[in-house]
Amino acid sequence: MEVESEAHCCPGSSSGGSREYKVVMLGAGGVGKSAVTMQFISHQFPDYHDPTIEDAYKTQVRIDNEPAYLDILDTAGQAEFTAMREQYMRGGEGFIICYSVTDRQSFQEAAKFKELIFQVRHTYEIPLVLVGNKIDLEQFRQVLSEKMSYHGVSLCDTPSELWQSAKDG
Ligand SMILES: Nc1nc2c(ncn2[C@@H]2O[C@H](COP(=O)(O)OP(=O)(O)OP(=O)(O)O)[C@@H](O)[C@H]2O)c(=O)[nH]1
Repeated sequence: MEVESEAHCCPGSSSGGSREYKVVMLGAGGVGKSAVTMQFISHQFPDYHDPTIEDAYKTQVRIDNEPAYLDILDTAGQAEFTAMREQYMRGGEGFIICYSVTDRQSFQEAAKFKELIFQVRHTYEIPLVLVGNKIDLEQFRQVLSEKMSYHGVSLCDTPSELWQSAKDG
């Protein structure tokens, strides 16, 4: 997995004294949003594709040495479920946009997601991480790492680094 992060974290709401951050997973169908989410939540990798409509997860983490909750919304990538996207974009405090390095179109769609978030939120100051998934399928790679450099932000390549990067903003 290859990750770029952008912008800075903003304060979340609170739940039982702990800060709560709403994170939304976005990306084209089948790029691995659920797999990335499940690896973080339960350290499991689902090797089947069960198209998501909407799944919500809540997990406790520490951010800046304080207990906090991440509310992770795993959204649908399939085109027939696009109606809810803008609503997710209005509600999210941070976004993880996934694409597959084996699918150039999913990378182009990731860029569109990013632009749409900026449009819907009327600001560029949104915590956002871009994840290039399926890097184990190197022989099928269509998106080169250098392609991502236009974002000018740091890269990391494991799920734990992704989530650490999401926490650090
Ligand atoms: N080889 C490989 N396969 C992966 C990886 N991540 C996900 N997959 C597979 O890709 C398929 C789709 O993964 P999902 O996590 O369901 O994709 P999604 O983006 O949530 O799909 P939608 O809900 O339809 O939008 C599954 O068969 C996964 O096992 C990865 O890093 N490497």
